[in-house]
Amino acid sequence: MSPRHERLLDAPPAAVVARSGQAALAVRNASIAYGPKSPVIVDNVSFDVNQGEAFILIGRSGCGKSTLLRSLAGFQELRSGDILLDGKKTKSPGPDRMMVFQNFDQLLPWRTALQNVEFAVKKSGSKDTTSPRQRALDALEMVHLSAASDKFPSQLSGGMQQRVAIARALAVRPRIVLMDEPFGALDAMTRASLQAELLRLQKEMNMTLVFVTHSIEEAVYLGGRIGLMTPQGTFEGIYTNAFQGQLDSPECAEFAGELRTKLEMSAA
Ligand SMILES: Nc1ncnc2c1ncn2[C@@H]1O[C@H](COP(=O)(O)OP(=O)(O)OP(=O)(O)O)[C@@H](O)[C@H]1O
Repeated sequence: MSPRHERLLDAPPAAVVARSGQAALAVRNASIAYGPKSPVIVDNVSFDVNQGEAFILIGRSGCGKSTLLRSLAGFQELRSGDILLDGKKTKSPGPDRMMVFQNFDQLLPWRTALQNVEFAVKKSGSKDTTSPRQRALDALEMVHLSAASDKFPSQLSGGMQQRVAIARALAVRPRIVLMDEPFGALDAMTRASLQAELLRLQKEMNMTLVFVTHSIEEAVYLGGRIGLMTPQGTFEGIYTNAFQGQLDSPECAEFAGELRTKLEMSAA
């Protein structure tokens, strides 16, 4: 393991030490609505995400994937139910969950790539012995952006900006990384290379990840398990994916085809 990995991994926050058998994230009977009299968007869902697991939320547009993710981040209150991090109920945002969004304007435009990442580490209140600057440098190196660390967001391509956002999430060393279609606005080639990079990082860092996407191919490439949501805001099913990291085997294509059929039927 390289020194930068060790620095980013060797002193996990106390909360990382989950009791054996306990999910990193547990969602229990969660329902979400945008207001007391508004219709329910996410309806009584329960699932666990284990340490080091990549859990994908997929479903038709408007089925509530982003709403659910925002609740996991603490940005959106539950109408009922609970969200537990390492067994503890959580309601508000915190540095234990870092979010990466789709839009390229999530970085502070007046700060360089390095300053953006360093600022997030400082803001997280980390008391780690490795300095925020070193952690930011390590994280940028992990996403192959060391050479661009002094550039401002406006000087970076969309793919590079998303890499900075990922570096920022990693540098804070959250308990869980939450991603809302982070590659949705990228061209196909950049998207494919960032998917491969994310999968590498997810494995290397034993990252616990919840990732929202529209794309079945992306879900099958990245996901350890895939939660398929219905337009009613429930789960049609949660599927274990034996093809993580694969792209084009016939079995993988068959599995993706089955998911596509389920997705289409769930919307019928
Ligand atoms: N702030 C809000 N206030 C009221 N309703 C909202 C709000 N945000 C989202 N909604 C509604 O909640 C429902 C679910 O939206 P959400 O963005 O969670 O779906 P999604 O599955 O992520 O969709 P997409 O894949 O298109 O991003 C939609 O009907 C949407 O109009």
